[in-house]
Amino acid sequence: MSAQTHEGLLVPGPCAAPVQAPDPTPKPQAAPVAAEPTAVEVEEHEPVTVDQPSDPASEPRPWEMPTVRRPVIAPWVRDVRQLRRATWWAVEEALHPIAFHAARTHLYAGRLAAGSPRGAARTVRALVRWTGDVEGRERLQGTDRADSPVYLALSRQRDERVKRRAPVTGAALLASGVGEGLLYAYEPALFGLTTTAGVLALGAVGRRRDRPILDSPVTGSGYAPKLTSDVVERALAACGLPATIAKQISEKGLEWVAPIQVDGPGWRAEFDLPYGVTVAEVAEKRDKLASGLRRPLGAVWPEPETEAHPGRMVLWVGRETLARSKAPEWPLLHRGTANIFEPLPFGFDQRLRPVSIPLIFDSILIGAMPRYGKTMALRVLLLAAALDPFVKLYIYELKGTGDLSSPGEQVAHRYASGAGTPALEACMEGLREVYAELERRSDLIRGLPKQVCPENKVTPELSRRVGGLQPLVLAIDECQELFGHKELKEEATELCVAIMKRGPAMGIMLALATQRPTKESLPLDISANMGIRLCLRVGGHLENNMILGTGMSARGVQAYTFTRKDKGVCYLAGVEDDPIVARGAYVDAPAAERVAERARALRAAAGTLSGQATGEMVEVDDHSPMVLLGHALEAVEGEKAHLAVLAARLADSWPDRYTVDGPTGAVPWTAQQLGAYLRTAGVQVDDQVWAAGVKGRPTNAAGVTREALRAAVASRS
Ligand SMILES: Nc1ncnc2c1ncn2[C@@H]1O[C@H](COP(=O)(O)OP(=O)(O)OP(=O)(O)O)[C@@H](O)[C@H]1O
Repeated sequence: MSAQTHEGLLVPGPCAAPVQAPDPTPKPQAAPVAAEPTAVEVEEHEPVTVDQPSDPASEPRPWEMPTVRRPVIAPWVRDVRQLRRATWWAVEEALHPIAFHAARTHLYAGRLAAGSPRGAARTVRALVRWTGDVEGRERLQGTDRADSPVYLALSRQRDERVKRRAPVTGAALLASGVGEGLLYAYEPALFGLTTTAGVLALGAVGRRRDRPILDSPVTGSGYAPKLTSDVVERALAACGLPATIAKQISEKGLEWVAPIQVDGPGWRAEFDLPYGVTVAEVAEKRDKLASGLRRPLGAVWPEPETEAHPGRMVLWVGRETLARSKAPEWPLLHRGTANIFEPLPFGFDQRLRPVSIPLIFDSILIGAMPRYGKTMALRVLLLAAALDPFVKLYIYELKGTGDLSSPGEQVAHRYASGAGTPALEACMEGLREVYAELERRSDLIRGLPKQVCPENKVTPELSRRVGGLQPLVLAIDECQELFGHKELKEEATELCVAIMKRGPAMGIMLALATQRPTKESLPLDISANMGIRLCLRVGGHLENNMILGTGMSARGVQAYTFTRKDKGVCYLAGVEDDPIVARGAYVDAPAAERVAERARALRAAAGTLSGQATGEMVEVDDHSPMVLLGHALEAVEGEKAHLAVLAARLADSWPDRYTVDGPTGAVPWTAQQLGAYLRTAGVQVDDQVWAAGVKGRPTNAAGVTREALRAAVASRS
């Protein structure tokens, strides 16, 4: 059998026994000998059909097949808020044009009256043309008289028409004249009415094409024409897909999965793209698609229906852009509490469906150009977290405008706002404190019995039952100030990376917001490890991918396509399978203050107010690493010391500074914790140092030498 490929057949591959092609040249015939058994048997390969006949027994039964049932009642109908909006929209849509035109009837009447002389002239001209059969005359003039039979026939036909039409016109004019005269004499009201109607009718006849009588009840840009399959197909064919695909779409159309329907404040179209085309390819060309649909960019949202296949697209086209749509109220604005173990209400999507962010066990990075809503987005999240009375908040706002003072001042365990060194130092102190908390929690969780903590992570029950395991959110606004700081950046990066990586399982979450998402201002280690990413308007694809993740702009997730009006509008990645578009709820400063007061009352009732919120003053050292080094030099007693021994001595001498809360009271820092602090302060920590152990006997363990401490001080000063 030859090795060439047959369609629909499987042929032997390279591993199959080689088969010799028959040699066309005749061989000399040898004398017949007895056939000897050959050592190699050539295996015959029957072709195997690729499409096997179907075996009904092995086919899944209809009830075993996964089917996606479309909801009996559309989801937006079940959502009371959306239903209310949709109903209101339909009523407005019907009543607005009626009211609009009713209010302008006098204007329209004036326009018609003004156009009536032109209309009268046009009517007279049309009547004269018809009665005198001007068309027939023109045809007659275009005929060669030499062609006399045709000429004669046309001439006769015209004469007959004129003879027939002249009495009709005369009678009609006479009748209307007499009629009007009689009405004038006997029914003046009816005469007025018919004369007005006549004038208006003449005005309609005399209207100019460039000046419509009726005004448009909607302005051009805001008018959203109904979305139809023709419009969608035309736009897709023109959006820059390969020519063959575009041709296929315009000739054969799309495969529609469901009829186009009103969905919230817009239309929803669901269809399959041609074979091999993915939604990402179309999303990448969203601007061209919007041009094809003749809609603003902010109103056109193609999304994949991931549960079906990558080519199934849900195209949602809004009546207006997301930035212009009327924002629903933040659900926690006036009442309610939150639970950090559930998604926190954040805002709404293009279809005005609520969007929540599951912050627990994750960290969030917020990035944007200045003045596009980073702080607002962070504030909404922090307010939601504050409404869970068990969440401990560390809030640092490094811009210095006090935008996070609510909830910072009312409920945060630690809060600082400022653009200078004190706020930065406070932030560093907070990071160190949370890092220490990390160490303490890991010891605490490790020490808990398996029945209490089977998964070795904080659960809602544990966080409420075991003291010191309450969820903790550390938020830093304008974090570029920290990561761009010459002296602090290394330590800050190290602490943040550790918190991001190890914190979530222990209920510690990090929220960072930056207006400068560059390599210098946002270390790669941090941007790469963020679970949730929220990107408002940015300048270009580099910043876009820095915040949302590599390759996002190529997938059509392009926050740089947001316009100047898109304040608070963002791409949100890490919340659902695919990035979604959302607009954060807008909670202004007075409203934020009221929510924060509510959160404070909740905490007071639950007995969870702590730290600065209770009036505790936090001492911030200007040069904390230097303070640590000085203390360590005092405590080292000799030339070298184990970290565990040093930690115990530091805790003895400065208990407020070098202890953390444990289940049985304050405990010293662990050796690992102290090691991490000393390393970030520039001290060389050795794994094996021969010195007296905790019990006094000399052993080998991790420690530092006096010389290493002195060297670190020297390099810092
Ligand atoms: N969700 C939103 N809805 C409507 N408007 C918003 C929203 N978020 C922000 N804005 C508008 O954008 C302005 C800037 O917001 P914000 O202060 O949060 O921006 P920022 O990115 O933090 O600015 P900066 O870079 O200066 O810190 C707000 O004053 C508000 O007018």
